[in-house]
Amino acid sequence: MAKKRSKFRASFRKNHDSSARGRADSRSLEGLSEDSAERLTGQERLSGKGHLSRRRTVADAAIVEDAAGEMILPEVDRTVCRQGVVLRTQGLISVVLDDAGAEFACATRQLLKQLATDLRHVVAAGDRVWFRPSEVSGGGAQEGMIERIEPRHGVLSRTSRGRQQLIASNVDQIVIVASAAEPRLKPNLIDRYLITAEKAGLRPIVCVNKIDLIDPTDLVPLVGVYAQLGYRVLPVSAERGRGLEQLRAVLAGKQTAFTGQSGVGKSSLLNAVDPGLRLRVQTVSAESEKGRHTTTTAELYPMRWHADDSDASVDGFLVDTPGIRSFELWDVIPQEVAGYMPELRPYVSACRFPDCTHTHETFCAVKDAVADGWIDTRRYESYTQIQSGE
Ligand SMILES: Nc1nc2c(ncn2[C@@H]2O[C@H](COP(=O)(O)OP(=O)(O)OP(=O)(O)O)[C@@H](O)[C@H]2O)c(=O)[nH]1
Ligand SMILES: [Zn+2]
Repeated sequence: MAKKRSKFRASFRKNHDSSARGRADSRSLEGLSEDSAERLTGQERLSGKGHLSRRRTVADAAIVEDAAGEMILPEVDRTVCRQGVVLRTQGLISVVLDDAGAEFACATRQLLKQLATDLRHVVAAGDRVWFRPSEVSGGGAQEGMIERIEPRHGVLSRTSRGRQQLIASNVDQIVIVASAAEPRLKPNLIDRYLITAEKAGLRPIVCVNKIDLIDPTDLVPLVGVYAQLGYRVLPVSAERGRGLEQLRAVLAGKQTAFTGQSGVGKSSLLNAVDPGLRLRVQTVSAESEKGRHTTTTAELYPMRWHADDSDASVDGFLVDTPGIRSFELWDVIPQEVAGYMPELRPYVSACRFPDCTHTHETFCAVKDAVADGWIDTRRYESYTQIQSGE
């Protein structure tokens, strides 16, 4: 019996691995879901799984193999090394915040670099790492050496000139900020951000700001449609401080990216959540004006709203970069749009033509579902605009 069970487990694992590989390939290293993104990390190569195992030989001498010949993560001396999170990378240096709230400027162990030569950034903002602090001589900045990167989830990446660029890792969710007025509410734009978040495998939360400018009951139909699709919608006002407790609850203990059109109040909202962020948020956008558009790596900002005297009490992290702020339809191609709209997805395979665009074709299951009221008409209109590239 025991033997049978282990056989089943082995075959389950095999199937699971190959389906994950299929997905990773078809996504061609663009906005990645959690499990496919993880396949790209140095740890995956170390574990020798999948098609990336060809790198096995690179650092054989330094890697331990278990009895089955599988690579395992490099062990670190936990009595000396400390755990931390990478706030930002600057050239070869990564700034790491340790669990006690101190920052260290860290280099990266050569072995980890060798394992990731085809990624532009070996270490990314958001990485959980183990690092070895160096002896500090006389009051200078604290330094260290990154010895191990923990397996990643929620990898945010995009394709640039045919290469995958790692932007941030361990992103748990994305807050899509819209404004109820000034600028006017644009549900179509919210849909575009939702599709991008779906493709990236990130949990989206829709945050409608500036509700002080409207009658909140006007939002009920919109909130209803999104809620039915399983999306969380938070009506807030940065200016009046409304809805902030709910927003803080969503951000607590998570790494969150904020996105949304210019002027909807992202900075105002973040400053309302954590007034201590003010300066840092402004620094990012000031730098972005100077044409940093080729620099896509993100920065992680510790957020603290239960502020006490201790620097270590981080309530959540903001993941920010000019690129994420305007992440509308990153790497999404028209043929993929329907697959990232949860209410369209179930009908797609029932259309007569396998390449149906669900716009002008006859025998289209999606259009039938719209006609029968199973799909919201406004969301379908969003779909047609987005897939036609409008
Ligand atoms: N009435 C009202 N105005 C708000 C609210 N939140 C922000 N604003 C105003 O909206 C304008 C834009 O706010 P920002 O925080 O700069 O918007 P942003 O999304 O960060 O804009 P970018 O930095 O360009 O991306 C400012 O004039 C704010 O004062 C709100 O809740 N109610
Ligand atoms: Zn169709």
